[in-house]
Amino acid sequence: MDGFWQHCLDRFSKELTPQQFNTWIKPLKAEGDEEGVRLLAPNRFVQQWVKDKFLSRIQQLAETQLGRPVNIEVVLGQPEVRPASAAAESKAFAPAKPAREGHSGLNPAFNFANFVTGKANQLARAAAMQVAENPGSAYNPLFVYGGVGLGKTHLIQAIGNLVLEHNRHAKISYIHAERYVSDVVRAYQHKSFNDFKRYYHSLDLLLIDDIQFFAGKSRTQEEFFYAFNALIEAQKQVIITCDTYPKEMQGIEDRLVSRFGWGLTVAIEPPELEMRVAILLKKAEGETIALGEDVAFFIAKQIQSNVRELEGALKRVVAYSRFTGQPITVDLAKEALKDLLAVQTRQISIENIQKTVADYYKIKVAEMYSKKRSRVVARPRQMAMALAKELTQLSLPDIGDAFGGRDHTTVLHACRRIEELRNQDPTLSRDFAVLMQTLRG
Ligand SMILES: Nc1ncnc2c1ncn2[C@@H]1O[C@H](COP(=O)(O)OP(=O)(O)OP(=O)(O)O)[C@@H](O)[C@H]1O
Repeated sequence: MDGFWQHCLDRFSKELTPQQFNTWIKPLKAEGDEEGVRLLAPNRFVQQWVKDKFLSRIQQLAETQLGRPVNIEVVLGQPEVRPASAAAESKAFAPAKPAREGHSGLNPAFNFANFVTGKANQLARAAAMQVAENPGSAYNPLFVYGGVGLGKTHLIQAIGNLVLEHNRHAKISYIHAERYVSDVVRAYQHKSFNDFKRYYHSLDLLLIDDIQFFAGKSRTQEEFFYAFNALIEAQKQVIITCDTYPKEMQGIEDRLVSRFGWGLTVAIEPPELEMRVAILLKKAEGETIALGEDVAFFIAKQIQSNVRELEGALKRVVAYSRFTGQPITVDLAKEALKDLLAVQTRQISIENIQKTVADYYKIKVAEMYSKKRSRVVARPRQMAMALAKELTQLSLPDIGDAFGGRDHTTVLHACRRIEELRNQDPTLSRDFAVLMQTLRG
């Protein structure tokens, strides 16, 4: 088995450029038995790429080398990581060690400096900063909510890292709610609730991510209730994230829900176009990747739903550029994101936007192109134009054309007006968010 993989490595190192070899083949680990060979890829992207581009060649090499057809699978994972993390798991509630010894669970890559701020997260960031400067006394608990992949984990870890920077001895624990649940289960099995309590109640800062996972788990909720009370009473900071507003949480006891509202509750919204561009530029800068604004705009227009996917798209483009040895241009990005684009264009056409907005405001689709200027139809039309700018690749003149041959300055005016109104008028702001969500599917 080892011999086979070594043979593949040798062959690929000759057949590919060093960059291609290092990016795609070298990170793979091979495991094998009678049944076949499993190649472990470090992430989904490498996994997919290897499957698409190299699997048939690997199969060929295996056949030649072993003299028979071999079943080869490319799967996610790294063999050596598993035992280490399993060991870490079982230590989850060992007596708290000073955080500097690396048991905080914090990832130093998540900090305030690389967290891009915009309208979508301004308040959340300001609150987070306050809490990091005055843990235990500014807002307790801090409850951050928002959709998937919008930066909740990044933001709360940034708080933890800053607190740690100010006080190397602070006892901090960042934990995903699922892990907390399994700690409770283990404490239950081993009858070690005292250790469990001692650990969680002794923290200076508890960061608990995605608390919606507590839903329906009453023993976990009970334990958390005690930990929460003990920490808040001792003026130790608690920070919670969730995918919904506390009152909308399902399956969580009322006494917890009401406590979540004791401090400050802040939302993180999906970022608007310019902020998505800023995030891409920041990520590129962090990794010294030459990314032009035109390419950043192009990618940001494709990926509207969440920042994690935005990052994924950037990684894809960068990998594609490395792989092909070409600079990052809009054309290259188009090629790299081809599959994604196909899905997007199917989903969001300008006709789709016009129809959805017309249905929402209960007006006729024809009003989207009509010359009528009464408020009842003009506002939905402006809304549809603003959504088209946000969600499609069309230029302002193209959008104008699609709305009954209007001038591009009319479209620009519509976009600005909607932007203003979103800041002043909560109903319109909500309409915008609902329509956006509906269109993104
Ligand atoms: N404002 C931002 N600036 C820079 N990077 C961001 C920002 N928002 C999100 N990200 C990045 O997007 C990725 C996803 O963010 P994160 O994991 O914090 O999302 P989340 O809201 O916790 O998601 P989930 O609901 O899945 O737990 C991370 O790599 C994070 O660094």
